[in-house]
Amino acid sequence: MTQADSATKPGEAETGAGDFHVFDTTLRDGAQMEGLRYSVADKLAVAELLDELGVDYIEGGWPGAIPSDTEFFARAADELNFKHARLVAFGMTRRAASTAAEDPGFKALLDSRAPVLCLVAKSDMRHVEQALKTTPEENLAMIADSVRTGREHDRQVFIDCEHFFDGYRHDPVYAALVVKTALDVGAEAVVLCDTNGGSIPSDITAAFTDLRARLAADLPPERIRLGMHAQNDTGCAVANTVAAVEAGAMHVQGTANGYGERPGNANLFTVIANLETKLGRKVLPDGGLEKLTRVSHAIAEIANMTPDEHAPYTGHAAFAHKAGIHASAIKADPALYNHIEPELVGNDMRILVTEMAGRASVELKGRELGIDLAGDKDALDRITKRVKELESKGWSFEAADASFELLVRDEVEGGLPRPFTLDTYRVIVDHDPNGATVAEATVRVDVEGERVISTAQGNGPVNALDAALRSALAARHPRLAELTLSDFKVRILAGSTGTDAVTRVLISMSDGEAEWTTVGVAPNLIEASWNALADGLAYGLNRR
Ligand SMILES: CC(=O)SCCNC(=O)CCNC(=O)[C@H](O)C(C)(C)COP(=O)(O)OP(=O)(O)OC[C@H]1O[C@@H](n2cnc3c(N)ncnc32)[C@H](O)[C@@H]1OP(=O)(O)O
Ligand SMILES: CC(=O)C(=O)O
Repeated sequence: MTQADSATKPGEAETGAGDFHVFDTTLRDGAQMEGLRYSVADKLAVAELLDELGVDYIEGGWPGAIPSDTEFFARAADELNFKHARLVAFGMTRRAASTAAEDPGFKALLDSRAPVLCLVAKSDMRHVEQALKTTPEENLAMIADSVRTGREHDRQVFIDCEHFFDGYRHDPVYAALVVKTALDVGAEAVVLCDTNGGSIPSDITAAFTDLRARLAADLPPERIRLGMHAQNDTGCAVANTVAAVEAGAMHVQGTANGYGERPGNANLFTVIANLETKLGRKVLPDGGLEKLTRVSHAIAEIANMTPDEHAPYTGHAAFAHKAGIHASAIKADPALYNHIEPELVGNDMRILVTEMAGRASVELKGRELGIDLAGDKDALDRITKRVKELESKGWSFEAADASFELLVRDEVEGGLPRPFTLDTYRVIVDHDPNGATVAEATVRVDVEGERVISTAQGNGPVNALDAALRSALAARHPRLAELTLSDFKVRILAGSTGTDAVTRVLISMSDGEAEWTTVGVAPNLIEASWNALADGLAYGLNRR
């Protein structure tokens, strides 16, 4: 069954919240972000994730204007089989002094086979005169003709009123007339766009309230169907969208992770979470909200963007607590320092142990790692003191859970079994006359009472050390083959050029099931790397 075949009749879209629409424009307005480029396959994958999340509408792009969007709609019609969402083709109202039926751009929208159209229209008189270079009456005719023609072709039609709020300030009578014209001819909803993103929430509330009062003179309440599309130029896009809903909007537009032109669009995931958890509006189908974090990160991967660690609700740090005082209250009740239960949006609470930690932070972190430290005041004191001392020398445990666990086990259990102990290592880096650089490392380690010497080469000193150590341990510890080095970060902590600066190395490893990070600190890069590497391998070999 294709998208066009599966289309319910205009106005019959089954939404998560009855007559409330969650409209995603990640693949259209979100794709206008600088530095972001989706392939058609990427777009298909993002659309499937958004459908799984449970948004009502997915705007896929502008067929006829952007060749890859034309291809996306052709493939979407054949390949996508949404469970919930409806696919939307974006375009503009017909050109001035023409008809929608004859307009090639409009024809391309119909040819896309998308069951829903979203048409951008001018609602600011200055844009009508200066950008469209037409008359106010012709602009209204362009809107009415375009909506009617879409509906005659059995399409649901939304109108995006570009620059609505600026236009409303300039000429509220005309801006309101644009909205009324579109609603009169059967637009599913008219979306008020803060295109330049210059508004703040009180502007939105005032405009919605005033517009609704104006429209109420001519239209019954159920026909005043308004939506909100906010750009984030004031950093208020989410707040503006929430304000619009509180002022009567029944349709919200936004993008995954707030991607979009300039500073971006309203982050649809933040909007959804706010509507569901703060306003008590269920806007996604059952089970949707808890998919929010996973879908947010999956789309970031496809978009090749680093996920925003600090994004509200979905960021890795959204429920991470560093201050000791916070942890001590969380120990009594997590709700004391969390605005919602993180699990509601598929996220987790984390306790960070750093120099800001107190005993409660250490106890809670221990609990996260499966080590019960409750009631062991001496151990909690010792661990907290050691963490503070080490952090003051440049260690950082907040991103190195495995090093923290090794430290805790060292304090309370005498340490994890060490699969090897280092006797000596030597690293030589050779730069030959052809410009090639080869590193060679030799390690001498004690493995279960036996002294083993091994030499290996690598593309750098740490790579060579890793290879030499693995070769020394391979016979006794075959599981080493499953452990891969997934990340290596170096930070010089004191002095920007001095060779005596302290070096911090973070090494992440994985065994295919889990990933862990260890930290090493030393005046020397190789020594710091060795410390992190040796701890990482020891931790991995002890992991069950
Ligand atoms: C606020 C937003 O983000 S809206 C989305 C914006 N997205 C894009 O623009 C991306 C895709 N755009 C494109 O590929 C091209 O701009 C096209 C294919 C749409 C148009 O390309 P061109 O025909 O070369 O026109 P150009 O881009 O120079 O100018 C836009 C034209 O559309 C007209 N236009 C702008 N908005 C509207 C509208 N709502 N209804 C009708 N015509 C409009 C302009 O007056 C201008 O007309 P002109 O060609 O007579 O000067
Ligand atoms: C339509 C749109 O993207 C805007 O006005 O910002």
